[in-house]
Amino acid sequence: MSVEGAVKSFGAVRAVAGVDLDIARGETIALLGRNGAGKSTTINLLLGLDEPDSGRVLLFGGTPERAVRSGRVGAMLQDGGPIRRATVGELVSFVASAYPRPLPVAEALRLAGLTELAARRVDKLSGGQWQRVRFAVALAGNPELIVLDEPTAALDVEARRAFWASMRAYARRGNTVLFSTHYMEEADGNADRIVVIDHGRIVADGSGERIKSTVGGHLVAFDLAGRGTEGLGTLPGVVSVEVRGDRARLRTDNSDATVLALVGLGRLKGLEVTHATLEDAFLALTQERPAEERATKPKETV
Ligand SMILES: Nc1ncnc2c1ncn2[C@@H]1O[C@H](COP(=O)(O)OP(=O)(O)OP(=O)(O)O)[C@@H](O)[C@H]1O
Repeated sequence: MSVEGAVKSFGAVRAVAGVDLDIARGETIALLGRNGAGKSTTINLLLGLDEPDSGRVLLFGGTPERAVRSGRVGAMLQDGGPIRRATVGELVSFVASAYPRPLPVAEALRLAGLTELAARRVDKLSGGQWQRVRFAVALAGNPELIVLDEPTAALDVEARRAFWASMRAYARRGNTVLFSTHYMEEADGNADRIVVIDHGRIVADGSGERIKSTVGGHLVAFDLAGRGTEGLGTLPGVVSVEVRGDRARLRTDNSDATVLALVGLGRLKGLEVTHATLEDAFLALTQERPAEERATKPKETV
């Protein structure tokens, strides 16, 4: 499964500005990016819901349309309102009947945590329950690849946990999962691989651990105590310097060397060393940069 050099513009907006993505069978991939980064557009291209202006998408050796029609690809997208009057069970059965090798309806309902709600009319569901119906609909054709655009957006903590347990069970059968999310911990906890999109381009692609370490594995913070930040950026290991109030926060890929250098400078007040989180890495990768810098900045290879 691959996206090669995909470009998609809407008028003056370059939503996808040259995306290359190879997806191996059985991988679980998280797509991270700020609002408007190009995640949904990439997903729409992958599913054949939109044509790229240039580049191409291959799913199972053919076009996305063919893969979707054959039931090899299932999707849970952001939009789509409930079909009134049908029950949950009827809706899932109806969708399953459109595919050549569907999942047994009871199994799709079980995986989505809907067994108890099978007889409930879909227009009587809560937002979170409807979200689970959309998951069951995506699973109904027994797809090998499932694509989920912000699948947990409306779910409470418990429902979210249950959703990821189901999704992982589905992935363990050897299926491929691609999902977009704004929740870093979901990406970190559920994906083998994280792809960060910014301004329509992939700016990082690797495991959560590797993305965190590439961007700078630790944060070293200390009190400036009224002194400036001069020279801090060139200390060993330091990747970036940020000031919050009277505290300096140094992102470093060698915290031992950074701390030793700070000791040498006598800058120890309130010293604290913590692991950078995926959120730190994400913010560092997607912070606002001038357009010309964006155009030339190479992709982080991790
Ligand atoms: N049909 C469209 N017509 C015009 N502009 C569009 C269209 N679809 C997307 N865009 C624009 O393309 C850019 C990328 O949008 P996209 O929906 O792919 O982002 P996203 O990463 O999914 O964002 P979000 O996290 O907010 O869902 C945005 O600037 C958006 O306004």
